[in-house]
Amino acid sequence: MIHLKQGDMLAQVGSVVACLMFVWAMFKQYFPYELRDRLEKYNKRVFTFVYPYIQIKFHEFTGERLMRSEAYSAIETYLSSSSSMQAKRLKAEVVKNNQALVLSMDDHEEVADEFKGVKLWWVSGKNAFKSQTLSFYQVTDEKRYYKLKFHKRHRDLIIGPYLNHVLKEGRALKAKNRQRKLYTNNGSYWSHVVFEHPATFKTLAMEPEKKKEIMDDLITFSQSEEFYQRIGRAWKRGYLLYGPPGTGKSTMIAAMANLLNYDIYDLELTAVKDNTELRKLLIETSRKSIVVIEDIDCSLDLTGQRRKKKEEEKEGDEKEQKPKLPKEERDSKNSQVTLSGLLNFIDGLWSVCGGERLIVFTTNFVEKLDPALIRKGRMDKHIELSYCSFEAFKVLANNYLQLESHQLFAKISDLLGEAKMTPADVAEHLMPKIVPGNAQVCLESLIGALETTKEKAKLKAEKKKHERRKHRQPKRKQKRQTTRP
Ligand SMILES: Nc1ncnc2c1ncn2[C@@H]1O[C@H](COP(=O)(O)OP(=O)(O)OP(=O)(O)O)[C@@H](O)[C@H]1O
Repeated sequence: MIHLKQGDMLAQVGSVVACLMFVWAMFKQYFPYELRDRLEKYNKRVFTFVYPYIQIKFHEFTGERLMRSEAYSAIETYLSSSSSMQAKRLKAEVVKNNQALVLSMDDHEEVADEFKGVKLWWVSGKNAFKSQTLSFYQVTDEKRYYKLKFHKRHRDLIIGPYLNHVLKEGRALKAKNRQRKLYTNNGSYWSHVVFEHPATFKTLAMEPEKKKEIMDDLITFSQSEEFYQRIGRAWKRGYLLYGPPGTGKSTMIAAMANLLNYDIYDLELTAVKDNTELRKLLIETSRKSIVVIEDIDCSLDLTGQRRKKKEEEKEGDEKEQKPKLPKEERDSKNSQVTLSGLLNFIDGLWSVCGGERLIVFTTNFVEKLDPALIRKGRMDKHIELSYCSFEAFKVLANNYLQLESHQLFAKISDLLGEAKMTPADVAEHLMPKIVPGNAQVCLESLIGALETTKEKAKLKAEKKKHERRKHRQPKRKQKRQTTRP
């Protein structure tokens, strides 16, 4: 009996559906287009009135030139973790030099998310259009999108805070997964290679407190978007790294990039023709970047207009006798990039570009730089990288020889207090050698080098003292002669 009743019901439902389809087909076939359109409009209005959910679509490509939407890509990355947990069909992409896998949900999958106790759903979809071009093969254009669905009573929470949260998290995850690049400029064009420098703050030889202070400063900067926005200043920070060659200036820049996940732009100022080219280069830097100008004292006449004018006058006088300069020097003289141009761009341009940027100047001769260039606000932090201290040596010994302590450390500590040796030179002695008793041999070689350096420094100081005394004696003699009646 029951079986019969169910069968009857199914037959009835089937005939009702068939009837409705027939009516709909007739309606589409014979009703005038305008009337049909109007009816569909009212139909949708009734539907949205009864349906309590709001839907927002984010298309993959937007704009007239169909650029890939940044929001779509941020959403895709944001949803990757919930997709890998919830979706049954996934898409995989390999990033970071084939080392990391990013999963996203395949078309027509749905995942749920929760924000401040409110549940919402993301659906991935695509529209397929037949291409208008004539082709033997059927060509279809596919336009993908994400659709966000939530109850209308949460409209304010979702449209404001939730979507901001999704975009921010998505961008941050994307930045973490992306491969960083090292850019160098050839004139006004950047070319890049993948940045894979292994230096980190852990391997940087430096006193621990100083290292911590720099790391804290960098991390605070990278988390201060709202602060910079509130005070109305560009989100940028300037670092001046100074010290003798081989003390780790370039190594520190690599460690900064690895800590913050930034790209590096190594700006060769002598190759930039004028301020227009400089502006173009600076505008093209990515949102998370370190712009480096190495050996700023040699790059250009960055000491500004005052000295430039004097030099021009002098040049006029000497023009006839001057021998031809080597090419690099000529380039730097031909470049019309000025100190004021550079400073104006750094100060002004990035205020409108958005993004977080560090600008790092390095020099071996800090005293040569114009105070205007390095004043606080332009170069916010001045960091001296100096000769190797015992604390710095311990980092190198751990890096190179995996040694925490050794009986020779005490002697090395004393010698480092008396002899000046750069971390680069110390590191050279700690390079592994193919002999038995490796660590001992390395440390003894370092001790030998430190003793030689100490002796040389002592001899040099004595020689200097002697020369000074010699220089003073004739003066005194002269004085005695002039004062004698
Ligand atoms: N503080 C340091 N910590 C770890 N390694 C260092 C340090 N200083 C120098 N080195 C080692 O010495 C090499 C040269 O250092 P680096 O190029 O960073 O010096 P620099 O100060 O930038 O020199 P320059 O002024 O000549 O450019 C590096 O490859 C690195 O291995």
